[in-house]
Amino acid sequence: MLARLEQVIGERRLADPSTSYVAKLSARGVPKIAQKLGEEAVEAVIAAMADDREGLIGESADLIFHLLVLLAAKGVTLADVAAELARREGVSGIVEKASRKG
Ligand SMILES: N=c1c2ncn([C@@H]3O[C@H](COP(=O)(O)OP(=O)(O)OP(=O)(O)O)[C@@H](O)[C@H]3O)c2ncn1[C@@H]1O[C@H](COP(=O)(O)O)[C@@H](O)[C@H]1O
Repeated sequence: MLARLEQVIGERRLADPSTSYVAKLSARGVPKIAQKLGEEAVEAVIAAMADDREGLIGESADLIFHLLVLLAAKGVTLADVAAELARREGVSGIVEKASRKG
């Protein structure tokens, strides 16, 4: 799903801003995309604190979508992020093994 959305965002970035939200937001530049991402993060936090489960799901979808738009604008791919997460998994695996031995 995320890979599909990443692909759609990549395709829509340079589309007609009058027909595409991704194109409209991308045309406004990284500061605007980053601002939207921050707003969505705050809205997700507010929903969580209010025990609003449906709200949290919706705001989380907005948050992840806007993160993908920002990553695309900066030329960072989901594969780059996945590689970093896998590296951390490896690091914590090594620490776990060492603590089991020691
Ligand atoms: N997942 C999303 C998605 N999530 C949220 N949004 C849009 O994000 C916007 C956030 O709403 P806000 O009220 O915060 O912002 P706004 O008032 O529209 O904009 P501002 O003037 O406040 O910046 C809404 O317009 C939503 O429609 C999304 N727009 C698009 N997608 C996906 O992106 C694909 C491509 O979309 P288009 O670029 O529109 O073709 C779609 O098929 C969807 O899969």
